[in-house]
Amino acid sequence: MAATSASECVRDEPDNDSPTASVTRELPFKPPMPWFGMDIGGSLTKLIYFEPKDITDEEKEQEVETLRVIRKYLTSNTAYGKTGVRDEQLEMCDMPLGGRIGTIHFIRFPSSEMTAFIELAKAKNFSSLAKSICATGGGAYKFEDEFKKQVHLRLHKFDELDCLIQGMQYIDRHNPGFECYYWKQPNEPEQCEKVPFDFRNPYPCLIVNIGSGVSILAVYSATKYSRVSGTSLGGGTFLGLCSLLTGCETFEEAIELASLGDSTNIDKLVRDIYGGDYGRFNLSGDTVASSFGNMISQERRKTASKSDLARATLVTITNNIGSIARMCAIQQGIQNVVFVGNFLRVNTISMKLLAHAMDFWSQGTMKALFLEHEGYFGAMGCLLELMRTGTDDEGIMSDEDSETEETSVETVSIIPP
Ligand SMILES: Nc1ncnc2c1ncn2[C@@H]1O[C@H](COP(=O)(O)OP(=O)(O)O)[C@@H](O)[C@H]1O
Ligand SMILES: CC(C)(COP(=O)(O)O)[C@@H](O)C(=O)NCCC(=O)O
Repeated sequence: MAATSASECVRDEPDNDSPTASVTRELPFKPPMPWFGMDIGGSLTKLIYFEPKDITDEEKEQEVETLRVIRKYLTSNTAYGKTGVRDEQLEMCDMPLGGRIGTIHFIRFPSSEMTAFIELAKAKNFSSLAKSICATGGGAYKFEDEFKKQVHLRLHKFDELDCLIQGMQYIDRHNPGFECYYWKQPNEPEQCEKVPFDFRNPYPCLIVNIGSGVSILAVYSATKYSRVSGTSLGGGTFLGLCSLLTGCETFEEAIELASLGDSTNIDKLVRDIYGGDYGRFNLSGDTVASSFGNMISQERRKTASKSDLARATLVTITNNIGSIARMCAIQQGIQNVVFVGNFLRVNTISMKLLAHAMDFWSQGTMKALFLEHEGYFGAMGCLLELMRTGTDDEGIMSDEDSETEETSVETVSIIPP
């Protein structure tokens, strides 16, 4: 576990608190279509595409062939090559954006396939439509030169944590009653249920973004937050260790294996050490005393199954994140803790563990919350930034603007952890 220094950011207050406040200060002109937001993360690239549904006949006639081909390619497929996926179940219809109404599509592919994606952009003649594309995440920096050289596209870069917060706000406001939820009785398999949570007044809240690594943000308002901590033991660690220990090839396989396993064969519990509870300090015999602690025995190693190892890896990583999140929430005096990031995708085991841990260790004072579009908020925020700032296609970005666009975010202080 590692803690990094905290930094506080304040964004210009929007003119009003309407659901689309974050995009009310839009450009007087609209950026040319296609409208994309891209978040190039350490493991996955998330691409959000806005498909206009209010196209007039005149627009249809004027629509250039390249644009039509890209629109058709993206919206009529759910798989792209071997590894690209459109998450159809997350699609959002009749969405207002930039004065238009359309469908928002959610697409992802491994960031390791970025070169193939750039090739595809070249093949589809993307650069005839736009000179730049909005991007966030570490890959916006890493792949900047490749985009420029291979496909003559500039990356218009935005900060991933700014984008995350803006994107969360926009998606929740446009998916009310469905986006945010919590797990009721997470420790009772029979009674456990998913319950909608009213997220309209979420602040202050702690956002725990579990991607390849983990960033923890204390968010005080729609426009003010600080990154209070982080840990390198995140989703990438789970998948990396699980692949090493079990030979699994994909995240889905790792989660499937974990769902069949029993971590108590791998971990040493309090009862393995005490023979029961450690009553004086309220530690139940079922509590994990030492993650992977049984693996010091050669005998136990011989009988450890792949599924047990996968489950123990998942439980270890999840509990560590839950524990750091809880300490951050205590330090910040915050009760609502929102867990996001693709580590939680198809991963109810971790969600329920986090829900139980937050509730149990805080004596019911803290609540773990989850969001349906868990891994896509950075990309959504990036698309909103496109609406807010445009690209150099409108001539507002000069050649020198190669640093992250930060017109609305002011770093006001550095707070030690
Ligand atoms: N199809 C997948 N391929 C790889 N990792 C996945 C996949 N689905 C979920 N994950 C998990 O999500 C994590 C990445 O989450 P994400 O929020 O996209 O972060 P990043 O921005 O760092 O790529 C991975 O480390 C892994 O634990
Ligand atoms: C460097 C990152 C912001 C990159 O984001 P990611 O691609 O993991 O979503 C993240 O991995 C992180 O916060 N890592 C933890 C670093 C630390 O605080 O120790």
